[in-house]
Amino acid sequence: MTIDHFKRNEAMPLDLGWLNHIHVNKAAADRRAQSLANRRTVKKEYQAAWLVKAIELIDLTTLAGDDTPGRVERLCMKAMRPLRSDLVEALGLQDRNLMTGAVCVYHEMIQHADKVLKGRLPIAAVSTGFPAGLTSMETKVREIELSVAAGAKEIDIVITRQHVLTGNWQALYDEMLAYRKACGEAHVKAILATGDLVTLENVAKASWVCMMAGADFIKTSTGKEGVNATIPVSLVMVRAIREYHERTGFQIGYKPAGGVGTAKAALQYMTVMKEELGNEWLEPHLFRIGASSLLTDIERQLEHYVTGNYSAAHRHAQP
Ligand SMILES: O=C[C@H](O)COP(=O)(O)O
Repeated sequence: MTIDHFKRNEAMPLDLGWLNHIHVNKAAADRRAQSLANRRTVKKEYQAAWLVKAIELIDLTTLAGDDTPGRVERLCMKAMRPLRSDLVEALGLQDRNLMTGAVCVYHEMIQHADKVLKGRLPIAAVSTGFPAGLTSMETKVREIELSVAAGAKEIDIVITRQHVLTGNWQALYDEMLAYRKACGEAHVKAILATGDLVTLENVAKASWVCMMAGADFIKTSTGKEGVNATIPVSLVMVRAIREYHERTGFQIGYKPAGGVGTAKAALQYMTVMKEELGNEWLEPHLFRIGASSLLTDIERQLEHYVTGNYSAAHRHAQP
């Protein structure tokens, strides 16, 4: 299923009663995360297939102050041809049209990405004063509108962390609702910046409020917080997604982002999705991994699978 043919989450009224039932058992989440980390996620023979799948789940990202049109164009070319042609051939993937899930850039880079991608892959733009989200509401809404007009099909907004830290759920709901409205047809991912939210209970509550206000995806991090995506945080967020689905029938996507740089980590996040939400959530319309360097490691691991040897990371084209 493509993201365009999918029944989107509809905003519902803020129901604070739903938040009151939330209690997170941190020790249990940590234990479960540890058990996932300690075991082999997928058996060797399936690993290559999972890694190919992982490529299709990546939001290939560059979000640096020194981004240039040239860097973004190279990133987009890599997103459209993520594996070297000898590996594509050795893995028998010639007919698969393998591409990443999307590319993710700053607003100013949308036009440069668009020149290369020409609509073949979605462009996700970070927005609303990314990464801190502390510009005026008027500016943040306008930023979304400009990015949608420039061709972004997905908007990654950052929430205002103080709304969570002060328990002002109404303010969080109102801003998320306004962002969803400004996005129009573009899908909206709500970045919770979980590393700033102090407790797992806050992470769970922020997830619920953003989903009630119409978020299509909930996303962990900007990649700029001190702590970015982690497995315990992911367990809390995907369980909120599961319960929201049970209550409303809407399927919300999940995007861990920030610091997911190895094939092994990608396989762990995929295992979380499969075990907590089922195979349906292993598709790009419901799962993305936001990452700048993950693709390089996956390509390296697939080269090892094909040839039995590792080459140095610098020999693989960096996006
Ligand atoms: O949303 C994606 C992140 O900003 C990428 O973070 P990363 O550079 O740690 O992979």
